[in-house]
Formats: sequence, structure tokens, C-alpha cells
Amino acid sequence: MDALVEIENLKAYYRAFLYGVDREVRAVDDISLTIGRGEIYGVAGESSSGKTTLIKTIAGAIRPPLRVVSGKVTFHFAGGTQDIYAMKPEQRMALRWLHLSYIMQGSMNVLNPVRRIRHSFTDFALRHMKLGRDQFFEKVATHLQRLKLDPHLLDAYPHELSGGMRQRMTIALATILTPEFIIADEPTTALDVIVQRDVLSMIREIQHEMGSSFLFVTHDMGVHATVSDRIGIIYAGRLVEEAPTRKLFDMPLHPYTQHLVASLPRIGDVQTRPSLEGRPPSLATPPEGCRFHPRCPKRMDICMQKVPPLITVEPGRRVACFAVTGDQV
Ligand SMILES: Nc1ncnc2c1ncn2[C@@H]1O[C@H](COP(=O)(O)OP(=O)(O)OP(=O)(O)O)[C@@H](O)[C@H]1O
Repeated sequence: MDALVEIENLKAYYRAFLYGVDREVRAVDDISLTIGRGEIYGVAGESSSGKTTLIKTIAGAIRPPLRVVSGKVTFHFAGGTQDIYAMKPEQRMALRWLHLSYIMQGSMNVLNPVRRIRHSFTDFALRHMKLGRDQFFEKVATHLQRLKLDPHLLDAYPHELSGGMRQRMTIALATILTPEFIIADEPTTALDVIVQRDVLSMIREIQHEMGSSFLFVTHDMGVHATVSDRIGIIYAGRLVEEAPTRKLFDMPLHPYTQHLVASLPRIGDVQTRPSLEGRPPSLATPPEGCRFHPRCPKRMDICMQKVPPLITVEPGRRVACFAVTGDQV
């Protein structure tokens, strides 16, 4: 695989005062993964598992109380290879929009609610394009048409568009400079199912036509099944399984992934799906050994004592579970 982004042994903790005690919240705890050129890498996990913290840490958007304890993030963009933590803040800013862009859940965060949409395009993209205004807007119109959006919408205010249309416009904005890497954080969570389908197929088309890589974060396994090429499953700040999407759904290996896949609704279902007992642990006081062991139906003694390493069980497939790999450390 031709790597675009390499994440090695990344640890990022928050400092938090909980009940008067100074603690570390281990939100990203020793994560290593590689995002290939032109692939959609999905990250799944339940609420508070560390997905947003992982995104912030990869993008180098780190502010107290979050700090990177150790690890490395390397981008292999067209301009060369960059170690994100060795870069100055202004160098990191220079990557934004041109090489790396974001699609977030709330499109209103990006589109200025009191200005016509065309201003958002000039604010973010004009200076990077080195074009006169007329040529710039010609290019924007072509891009919108390619994404099946009417260029006249540039004269609208964001509130005049439906939620789905606004999110599509945000995606057009995030992709106008054909960035190599796009981070999408729950981009369809607030949309109804039909609109969600449109937005997902738009993301797929962009990936196909522009060859961009995506880090696509959502808790929704149904969305991952539609859009992601590979999936990394995060539980309590750790990557517990990684596999190509089809394999992950056909034969999930980790008991937590098995639960996620089994709880997806299926047409014709008459039975309710069994829920997992217990709750995810506090990341300030996670359990010893495997963090999933208190809820795991396959728990063994070793799981309470040792952290299961993420082991490659076949090419492109990794899992951190003693029940699958045995004790290989
Ligand atoms: N500013 C902060 N200070 C302390 N702890 C924090 C802070 N922000 C997040 N956390 C903690 O870090 C952990 C991971 O949070 P994060 O937001 O990354 O999870 P998430 O998987 O993105 O959740 P969600 O899907 O609900 O957004 C949680 O335990 C959360 O409480």
C-alpha cells in the first residue's frame, strides 16, 4: 500500500481534575495505523472512545488540556514528507485546505451564517488559487456542477438551503482545492437516511474522481458499510481491530467488533438484538489488561493482566485479542 498518512504509537492524554484529583484521561492510547493513498479509512467506536481526539491529534490541532505524550504522525503529501509535530504552527496552517481539509458534522461551523455562500469560498480558497476573481468563480462553478450543485446557490445564505444541501456545499468547499487528505467527522450523522445516502455517494465520487484519501469517522457501522474501504475499530482509546470492510462485516474477529456487527438491524428481523452488558470504562481509570475485558463474553485470566497487542493475523488484518491470537507476547 502506498501510504499517505502514517500514525505510529500515538498517545494523547487530557489532563483533568476529577473529584479534586489530578488525572490523565488516556483518550488515544498507543494507536498505530496507516492510511493509504486514495482510500477511505473508516474509524468506528462508541461515544467517548476517543475518535475526535484521534482526529485532533492527527491534524496537529492540540491545545491544553490535551497533549501528545508520544508517537509520530507523518504525512506524505505531494510537497514531500512532513512530521506533523516537527512543523511550526504556520507550516501546519499552510497545509490546511490545500493538502488537508475537514468535513464536520455541523455545516454552519464552516459556512458563515450571515454571509452569502460565495464569501465562504473566497475566504478559504481564493488566496490559494492564485486566480483573478472571475476565473476563480468559473472554477468554483465547474466544481459545483461536477458535484451536481447549482452554482446559483453561491448567492444564497446558508439558512436558505436544506440541511443536506448545506452539507453538500460544505463538502464542495472542503474539496475545491483537491486536497490529498480529507478528515470527515460524523459528516452524515445529523441527516435523514435519504439525504445521508446522497452525501455518502458524493463522498465516494469525490474519492474516485480526485483520488483523495479520507479518514472517515462515525459510530454508525451502517455508514461504514457503505463508504469505507477499511475500518479501524476503537474501544476506550485503543485500536482493537482493523480489516477491509467486507472482511470485517463477514467475519469480525474481536468480540467487541462481533457485537457491533451483530447489533446492526437487518431486514426481516423479528428478534431484538442482545445488548452488551456494562458500560465503556472511564479513560481516567481504565481497567488493567484488555480494556474490554469487563464486558467481554470471551474473557480469560490473561485478559485481566496483560494488554493484548495488535497482531497481524493475515495481510491487511490486525486484531488485539488473546481469544483470537493466543498469548503471543
Ligand atoms: N477537554 C477535555 N478534557 C478532559 N477530557 C476530555 C476532554 N475532551 C474529551 N475528553 C475525554 O476524552 C475521551 C475521548 O473523547 P472523544 O471526544 O475523543 O471521544 P469520541 O469517540 O469522539 O466521542 P463522541 O462520539 O461522543 O464525540 C472521553 O473520555 C472524554 O470525556
